[in-house]
Amino acid sequence: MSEIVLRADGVGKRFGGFTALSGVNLEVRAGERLGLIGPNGSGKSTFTNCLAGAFPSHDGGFTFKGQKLAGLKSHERARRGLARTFQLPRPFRGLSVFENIRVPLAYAGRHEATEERAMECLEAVELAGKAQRMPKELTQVELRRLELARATALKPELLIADEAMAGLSHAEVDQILALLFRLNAGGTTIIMIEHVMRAVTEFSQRLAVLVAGKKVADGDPRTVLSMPEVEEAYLGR
Ligand SMILES: Nc1ncnc2c1ncn2[C@@H]1O[C@H](COP(=O)(O)OP(=O)(O)OP(=O)(O)O)[C@@H](O)[C@H]1O
Repeated sequence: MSEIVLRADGVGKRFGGFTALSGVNLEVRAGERLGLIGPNGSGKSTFTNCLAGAFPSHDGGFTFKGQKLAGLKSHERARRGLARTFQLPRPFRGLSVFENIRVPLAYAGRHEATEERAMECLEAVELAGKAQRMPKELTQVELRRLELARATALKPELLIADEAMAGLSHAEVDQILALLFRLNAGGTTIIMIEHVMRAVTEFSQRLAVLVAGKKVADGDPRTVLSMPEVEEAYLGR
C-alpha cells in the first residue's frame, strides 16, 4: 500500500456560533482517487478551504507529506504540492488564456522555462489552440479546463477538484473526468468533491461522506453508498 500523503486530525471549523466542521479525520494515500461527498452545506468546501489555507481551522490540523501545515499560507501550501480548483473558475479576466497560466508560474518563482511549462499545461487540457484568447471567449467547460491547468501548473502531488463539473453536460463531464483520470495516472493524488454522482462513483476508489460537518462514512464506494445513514442524509431517502 502506498504511503499516506495527507492526514486530517480532528479538523474543526466554526463561523461565529455555527459549527461547520467537527472532528474530521481523514487519511489519503499517494496516488489515490478519493471522492468527498455530502449534501449542500455539509462542510466540503470548508474542509477544502481549511486544507488549502484559505482560512484557519479552529481545531485539529493537517499533515501533508509528513509535515504539519499549521501556520502556512495558501501559496506556501501550493508550493509544497497542494493544489485546488475553485467551484467558480476565477481566471484573470484581463489576461489571455496563456498568460493566465504563465503569470502564476512566474510568480511561484519556478526557474524552469515558464513559457514552455504554460504551453504544456494548456496542451494537457486541450486549450493550446486557444492560448491567445481571452477568458470571456471560452465556454463553461473550457473555463473549467483552464482552471484545472492553473491548479496543476506547479505539478502538485495532491489536487482537490471542488465541483469541477457542476452545470456541465454529460459529454462535458466526461471530458473533465478524462482529464482527472489522466492527471491521476501521471501520479497526482486527487480528492474529488462533486455532486455529479455518476462522475464520483466512476472516479473514486474510496468515498468519504460529510453530513452536517461530521464524517459519517469512509470506505469502498458501493458499501458507503448503501449505508442507510448515507442514503438518508445524502440522497434524501
Ligand atoms: N465564510 C462563511 N461564513 C459563515 N458561514 C459559512 C462560511 N462558509 C461556509 N459557511 C457555512 O458552513 C456550512 C458549510 O458550508 P460549505 O460551503 O463548506 O458546504 P459544502 O458541503 O461545500 O456545500 P455545497 O455542496 O453546497 O458547496 C454551510 O452552512 C455554510 O453556510
